[in-house]
Amino acid sequence: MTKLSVNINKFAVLRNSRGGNNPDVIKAAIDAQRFGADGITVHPRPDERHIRYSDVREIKKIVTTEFNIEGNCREQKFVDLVLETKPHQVTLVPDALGQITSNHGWDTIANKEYLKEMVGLFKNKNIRVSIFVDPVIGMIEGAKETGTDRIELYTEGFAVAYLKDKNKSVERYVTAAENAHQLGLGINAGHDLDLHNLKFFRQNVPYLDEVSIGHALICDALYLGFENTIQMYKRQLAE
Ligand SMILES: CC(=O)[C@@H](O)[C@H](O)COP(=O)(O)O
Ligand SMILES: NCC(=O)COP(=O)(O)O
Repeated sequence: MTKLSVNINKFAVLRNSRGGNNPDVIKAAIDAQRFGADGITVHPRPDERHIRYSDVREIKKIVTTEFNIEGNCREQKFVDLVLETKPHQVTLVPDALGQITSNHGWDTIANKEYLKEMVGLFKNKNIRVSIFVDPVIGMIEGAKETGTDRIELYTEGFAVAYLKDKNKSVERYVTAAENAHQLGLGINAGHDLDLHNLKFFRQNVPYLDEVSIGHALICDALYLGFENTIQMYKRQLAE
């Protein structure tokens, strides 16, 4: 069964807009798990415009499912935070400073030696490592050579293409997942997955261990309620 990790960054965006503690991101993490999430994802960024480094430390204390921290390991502050909090999984994402949201995967060939070093650092602390990649065979083969446990397929391209041609939108992801599985890598996916495209993605892309979903899920929760929304996303993964 593909796991649903709920990304709670957007709770922090709302909280930060007023400077108080409403909504409470710790409560959001506790509730997400109570409502059926299989994991909690956070993606701290250097400007702390949503999840703050201090939030991550607090969330670690209450996670009873699986904790996934995503971010750019070129930031020493991020590396230190992950080594300190020891989540179940770290997802390495090659964001540029000030980027609005993640928009590309790693070039695992150009950065192979660097990624090898990072993967080793986290794996030595028993933290599972996932590398964010585009659905490109060369990048997946490169990821394998870094020693990573998993890849996370960057799905924005799928989400955009899905609106025009469902069958074509998923082709590269199917090939990528088959390739990754053959190489012995676990497979995660995320970015712009939503209630419309998730079921199709899950039914077509094989060997999917986990999806992490934030933006669309939190938007849906405004209309449908957080508990109901998490259950709806879970059903898309089960059907
Ligand atoms: C790696 C990825 O696709 C997500 O972590 C996404 O970037 C969420 O980050 P934001 O909440 O800052 O958009
Ligand atoms: N890894 C993807 C993630 O955590 C959430 O991405 P999105 O659903 O906010 O686009």
